[in-house]
Amino acid sequence: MTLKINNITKRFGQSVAVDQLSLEIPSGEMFGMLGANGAGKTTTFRMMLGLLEPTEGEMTWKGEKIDYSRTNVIGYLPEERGLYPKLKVRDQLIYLGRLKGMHKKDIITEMQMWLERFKVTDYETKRIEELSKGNQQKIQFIASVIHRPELLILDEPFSGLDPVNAELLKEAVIDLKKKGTTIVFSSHRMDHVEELCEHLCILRHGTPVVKGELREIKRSFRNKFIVIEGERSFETLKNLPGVKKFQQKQGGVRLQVEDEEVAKVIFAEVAKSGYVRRFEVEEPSLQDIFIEKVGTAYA
Ligand SMILES: Nc1ncnc2c1ncn2[C@@H]1O[C@H](COP(=O)(O)OP(=O)(O)OP(=O)(O)O)[C@@H](O)[C@H]1O
Repeated sequence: MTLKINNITKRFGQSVAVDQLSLEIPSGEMFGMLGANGAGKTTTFRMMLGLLEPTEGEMTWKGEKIDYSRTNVIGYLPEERGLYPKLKVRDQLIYLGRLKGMHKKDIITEMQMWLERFKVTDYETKRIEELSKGNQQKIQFIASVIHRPELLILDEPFSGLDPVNAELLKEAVIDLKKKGTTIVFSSHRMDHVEELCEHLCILRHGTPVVKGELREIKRSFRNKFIVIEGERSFETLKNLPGVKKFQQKQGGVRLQVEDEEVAKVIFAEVAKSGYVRRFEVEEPSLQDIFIEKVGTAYA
């Protein structure tokens, strides 16, 4: 285990932003940090970076307490983008790379590799303010990885990117992981988290309500979602005991039930009234799990 978060609490005055959080993030893993707005993700990241001091508890990276002097091994893409609008892309990246202790020659080599990869080589001599929001985002990402950090923290990396660029960034992140980088990222896009992470944590009011391996988490929610399709109304199922949610969908309904026993009763009930095109107990999506645990619908 490389990143260890040990019973961390962060208070701002009377309010608790992070509440006794413990996590272990294995080396070379991609870890998803989820939670509603204000759940404590950014505060946790800032403590990981040594930018904020926990009120209680500590975090260690490879067995050593994290402090700001160790940030050369850490890369950070902040949620509030922090580039200097008037600086040219090249000067900006050289400046930030120098702060990480790199030689100018190496910065330029890395920068050109990344600009090419993101299909923005023309922007090297443009000022940041001349770039679209999505392209600024790519430059900010390059700034966070230019020094080849061991631990990469990405706060909402996909926000503001169109689908093609989100895909480019996703591939870049997967490649970095393959090369051994430990990556922690937050996202409100459940599909991205589902695609990229083996482990994750869902925070609610600074406390994890779900944490662990994605596969295991999904397993523990199994047998709870049923899709039924057919040319008739399924309204009567709505009031059966154990049905927690009833949603109309294209060609049928999707139900959330308490457990597999309820699923069996529903199956018998549906079969009584004749033919259906589809009856399936579905694996829950991360979106389903998030909504159940956090109680807020997400886009
Ligand atoms: N510097 C600060 N001073 C006071 N309160 C703060 C400070 N930073 C964060 N908070 C509070 O801590 C809580 C957690 O905020 P945080 O930014 O960590 O949430 P988040 O999960 O990153 O949310 P979002 O998804 O909206 O980015 C919020 O209630 C916020 O108002």
